[in-house]
Amino acid sequence: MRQIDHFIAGEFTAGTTGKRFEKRSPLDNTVITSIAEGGKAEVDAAVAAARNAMDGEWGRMPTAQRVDMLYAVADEITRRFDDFVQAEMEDTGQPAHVMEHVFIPRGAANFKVFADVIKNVPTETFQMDTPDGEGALNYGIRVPKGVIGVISPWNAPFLLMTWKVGPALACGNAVIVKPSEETPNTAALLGEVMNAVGVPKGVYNVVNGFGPQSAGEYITRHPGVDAITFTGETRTGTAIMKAAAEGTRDVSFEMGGKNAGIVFADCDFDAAVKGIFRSAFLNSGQVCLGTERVYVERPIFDRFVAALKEMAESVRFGRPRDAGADYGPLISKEHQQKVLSYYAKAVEEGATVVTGGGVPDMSAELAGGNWVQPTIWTGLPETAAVVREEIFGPCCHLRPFDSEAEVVSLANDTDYGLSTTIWTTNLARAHRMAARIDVGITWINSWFLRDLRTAFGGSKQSGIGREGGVHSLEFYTETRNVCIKL
Ligand SMILES: NC(=O)c1ccc[n+]([C@@H]2O[C@H](COP(=O)([O-])OP(=O)(O)OC[C@H]3O[C@@H](n4cnc5c(N)ncnc54)[C@H](O)[C@@H]3O)[C@@H](O)[C@H]2O)c1
Ligand SMILES: O=C/C=C/C=C(\O)C(=O)O
Repeated sequence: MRQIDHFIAGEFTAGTTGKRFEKRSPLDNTVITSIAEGGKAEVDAAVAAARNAMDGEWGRMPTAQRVDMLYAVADEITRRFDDFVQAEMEDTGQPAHVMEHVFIPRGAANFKVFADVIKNVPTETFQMDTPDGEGALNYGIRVPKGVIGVISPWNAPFLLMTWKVGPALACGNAVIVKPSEETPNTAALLGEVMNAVGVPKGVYNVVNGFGPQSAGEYITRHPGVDAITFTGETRTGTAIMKAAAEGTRDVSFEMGGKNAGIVFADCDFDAAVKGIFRSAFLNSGQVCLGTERVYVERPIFDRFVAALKEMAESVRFGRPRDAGADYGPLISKEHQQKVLSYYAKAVEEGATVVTGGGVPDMSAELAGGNWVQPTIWTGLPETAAVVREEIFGPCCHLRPFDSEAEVVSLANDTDYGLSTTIWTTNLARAHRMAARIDVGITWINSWFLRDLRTAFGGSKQSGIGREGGVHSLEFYTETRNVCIKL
C-alpha cells in the first residue's frame, strides 16, 4: 500500500496527530493508500517553514535564478513522467492516455509558462506633470504576496494544483498545498521533484487532510497565510471566503459550472458531435468546463442526438492501461451515488433517457468500482434539477432551439458562468454570441483548448478573479508604486 505523508520544510513527515486515513481505488474500492492527516500543528509547521523560506535564500533569489529553477522543476517532472502518470492514474482510475496527453504535460507546462511570464512582463510606468514644470516619474515594482494557501480538488489533481503553484512560485511566493483527500499522490511526488532540483526548503509544502475542521480549514484560517487560491465546489468557496475575511486576505476562486454547449445547424456536424462528446464525457464528465446542457438547432436535433448516442454507447470501460479500454470510473463511491441519484431524479422529472442511466456490467473484479454509464437525456424543462444543478458526471441533457436570441437566453439562465462551447461555421454569429454569453471562457468550434497566457476563470458563482498569463501575476504579487519627483 502506498504511504503518503506531508511535505514540510523539504521533509516528508507523518506529523504529530497520529491520524491516518485511507484512499480506495476508484476501479474496485480496494484500499490502496494510507495518508497522514494533518491538524493545526502540521499547518503551523508548514506556515513557519514557508515564512522561513521567504525570509531566507528564496526571498532574496534573483528572478533569473528562480526562473531557471522553475524550468528545472518542469524538466524533472518530464524526466519522471511515468511516475506522475502512474501516481495520478492510481488516484483517479482514468485512462493512461488522458494522463499522458493532457494532465501531466500540463503540470510541466504550468511551471515553464509562468517562468516565461514573470521574465517578460513589464510593470507600468507613468510620467506626470508637476506645477514646477519638472515632473515626476512613477513606476511599479512587483513583490510576492508571501505565503499562499493552495486548496485543490480531485478531478484533474496535478494540472489544477500546479496551475496555482507554478505562478505562485514564479512570483516568488511560498506555498502550502492541501490536495484533495481523494488524490494526494502527485502533490507528494512534486515534493521529491522540488528537492531534486534544489528548490529551497519550505518553498513548497503539502499538508494532507480534509476540508472542514481539518487541514483545509486550518490553512484558510491561519493568519500566517497571506492569500488563498482555491479550485472546487462553489459552496466550499463560500466557506473559504468567510475564513479569508478574517484578516481581509485575498482570494482567487475557480468553482463549479453548468456549462452550455450550443450547436447550430450550419456546424461541421462530425466535428460538433466529437467536440460535444468530449466536452460532456472526458474524464467521465468530471471536468469543471464540461458540458451538461446542450442546445441544438432544431433542424439537426434528432440527427445530433442519434450521433451522440452512438458515441456514448461505444465507450469501453476498463482499467487505465487495459488494451482497448478508454473509459474510467468516477472518483469515489460517494460521488458515484451522487451521480446515480441525479440519474434517478432525471427519470422522476420526466426525462427521456436516450442512453445510459445506470451502472455498466463489469467483470467480477471491477464490479465494486465506481462505474456509471455515459448518459444522455432529452425532454426536460429548464427548471428540472438535472438541468440546473452541477452533477459533475458523464451526462448531458439536450434540448432543441429555434433562434440565436432564444439560445443566448437559455445558456445564460444559470447561476454559474464558467465556460461555453459553440459550434457554427457562421463566424459573425460566433463573435456576437461570445460577447453575449455570461461566462469567463467561450470556445468556438473547440473545447478545452488552452493557451496558458489567456485569462481563465468564471463569472457569477463560477469564480472570483482570473488566472493565466499576466492575470496570475495580478493575484500572486502586489504591485507597489514608486513616485520620484524629478
Ligand atoms: N472552475 C474551475 O476551474 C474548476 C476546476 C476543477 C474543478 N472545479 C470544481 O470542483 C468541484 C469538484 O471538486 P471537489 O469535489 O474536490 O471540490 P470540493 O470543494 O469538495 O473540494 C476541493 C478542496 O477543498 C477542500 N475543502 C473542502 N471544504 C473545505 C473548507 N471548509 N475549507 C478549506 N478547504 C476545504 C477539499 O478538501 C479539497 O481539497 C466541482 O464543483 C468542479 O466544478 C472547478
Ligand atoms: O476540470 C477542470 C479543468 C480546469 C482546467 C484548468 O484550470 C486549466 O486548464 O487551467
